[in-house]
Amino acid sequence: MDIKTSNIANLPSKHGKFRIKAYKQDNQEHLVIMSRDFEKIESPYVRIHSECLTGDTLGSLKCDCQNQLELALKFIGEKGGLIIYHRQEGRNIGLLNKVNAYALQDKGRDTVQANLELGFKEDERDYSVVDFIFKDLNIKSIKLITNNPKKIEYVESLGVKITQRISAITKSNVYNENYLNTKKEYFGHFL
Ligand SMILES: Nc1nc2c(ncn2[C@@H]2O[C@H](COP(=O)(O)OP(=O)(O)OP(=O)(O)O)[C@@H](O)[C@H]2O)c(=O)[nH]1
Ligand SMILES: [Zn+2]
Repeated sequence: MDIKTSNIANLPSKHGKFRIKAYKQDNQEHLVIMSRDFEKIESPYVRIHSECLTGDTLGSLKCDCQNQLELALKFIGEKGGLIIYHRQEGRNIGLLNKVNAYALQDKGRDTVQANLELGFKEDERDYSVVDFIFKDLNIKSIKLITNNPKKIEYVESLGVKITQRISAITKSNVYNENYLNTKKEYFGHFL
């Protein structure tokens, strides 16, 4: 696995004083956002957050990503931990394809149907960089912030202990009800 890493830099933010470290795998650049002293915590809070430009940055109401990111920033800011900002936009189909998937959703498809119609699997994410990051930061035990059973399974398969799962449920709205429903019914998310 050819992964390049950056040095660690300070990042004061409105959510807390963090440090950041970047990882580059092929053409994807990921970011780890760390609370100041997470190394001293036996089992830090961790969120593996999948990039969602429309949600994270623009506050799209079609998904729950921005709310989840803010929840995670608050958790690690207050209690200590880290966020792996996993830059696999649109469950790793990329931004352009995600916008095409959204256009299909405008015509009535759900989030899974739209991906399949575009020739992708329902979820194309690959978490191998997460394994690298856990080893790089010497993380062996975590409290994982997620509703996604696949992420739990993956982390456990790496031999990293999950001492607690923190639910990442945030307020739904009229635009993301169907999306959340599909996550629950199709992907088995704990919602
Ligand atoms: N292809 C596609 N990707 C989407 C769509 N809506 C959100 N995403 C992407 O889905 C990813 C977020 O995944 P989710 O399934 O919402 O949640 P999760 O990360 O699996 O699980 P949690 O840890 O519980 O949040 C981000 O990369 C979003 O860009 C969509 O309609 N189509
Ligand atoms: Zn989103």
